[in-house]
Amino acid sequence: MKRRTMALDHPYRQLPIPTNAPFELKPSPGRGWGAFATRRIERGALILSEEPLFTIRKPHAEITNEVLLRALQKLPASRKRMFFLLRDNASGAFQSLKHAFAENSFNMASEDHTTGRQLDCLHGLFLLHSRFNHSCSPNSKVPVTVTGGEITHLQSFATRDIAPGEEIAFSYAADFGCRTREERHRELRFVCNCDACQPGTPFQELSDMRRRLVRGLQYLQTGVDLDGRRQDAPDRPLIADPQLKRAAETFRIPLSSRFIYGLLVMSLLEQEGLLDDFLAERLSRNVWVPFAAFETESNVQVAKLAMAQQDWLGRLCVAFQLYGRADAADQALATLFQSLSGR
Ligand SMILES: C[S@@+](CC[C@H](N)C(=O)[O-])C[C@H]1O[C@@H](n2cnc3c(N)ncnc32)[C@H](O)[C@@H]1O
Repeated sequence: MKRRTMALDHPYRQLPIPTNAPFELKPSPGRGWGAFATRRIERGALILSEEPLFTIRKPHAEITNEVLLRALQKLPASRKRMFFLLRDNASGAFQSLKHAFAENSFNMASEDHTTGRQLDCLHGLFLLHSRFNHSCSPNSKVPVTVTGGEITHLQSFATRDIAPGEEIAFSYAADFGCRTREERHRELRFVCNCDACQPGTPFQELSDMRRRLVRGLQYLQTGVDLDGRRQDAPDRPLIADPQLKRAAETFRIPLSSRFIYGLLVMSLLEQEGLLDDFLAERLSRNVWVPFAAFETESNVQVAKLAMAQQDWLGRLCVAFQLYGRADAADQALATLFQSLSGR
């Protein structure tokens, strides 16, 4: 009874949820409060479009308590009051303004279209999007990458159909599809209790294996690890075969292998439940580019047959015939990649 009263009086009840929003805020066992669907939300549907309470145009390291205090002082009283409704995982007050901002802000920086480099440092405090919990098997996404222009709103979308009553959660990091449970928890600094994180379950073990494989495959495709560097961890190498690793780093991976690696990544992410429409659009380039580059006629025919299949696993199964086959475009492509990378 006491718990129920506490929930009814909770400051989060005063947060300004749009009237037509498909979610409500309420306690989420083991995760403070969270957002829960109040009706069925279809894959691809917009969940929330939100303006920041305020923004700070500085690198993260320079956002101090003083900087935040000055920003808050400029806010009208009603908006300032909103900020002080925030609680550390729905319970006590935050230790500092800095901590409150870190837990409730999103990077809003836009990117250069060609280099992918961030154009500026812009962080926004979002009262509602920050109430959504994290999941390593999410059902929604906040695609923050905007090329050119400035981001004025943060938007979240359903990445699969969400049932009424289901918690809506997105992944707090973009590269978790390539990270094992242990690596994810180290980065999150809390122990996530989603399906992919339940220790000792067959799904969790398989999930770790799939995500490690995806990371290795992306190394073979790009010649670098997630941090943009070559990996040198002899105790736990991503690519155990030194010759293969060297081939990746010098862009000598044959076209047929590139095509298969691209398809394998799509299939693994699909089986992991992570292949949402945003990710599929981005990663399918790693399939379509090798597909378009084949020059040897017999390879072109198999690749066409593969891509005519219904799903990624079907395409992969057909494409496997190409494994180990050379293509007339191999040498020219290696030279092109080498010159583009400067390696
Ligand atoms: C941005 S807040 C999310 C909303 C928060 N639960 C609240 O009540 O305000 C992030 C914090 O929520 C908790 N959290 C989020 N996702 C979680 C998860 N999957 N498992 C456990 N705790 C989680 C962690 O304490 C994390 O630091």
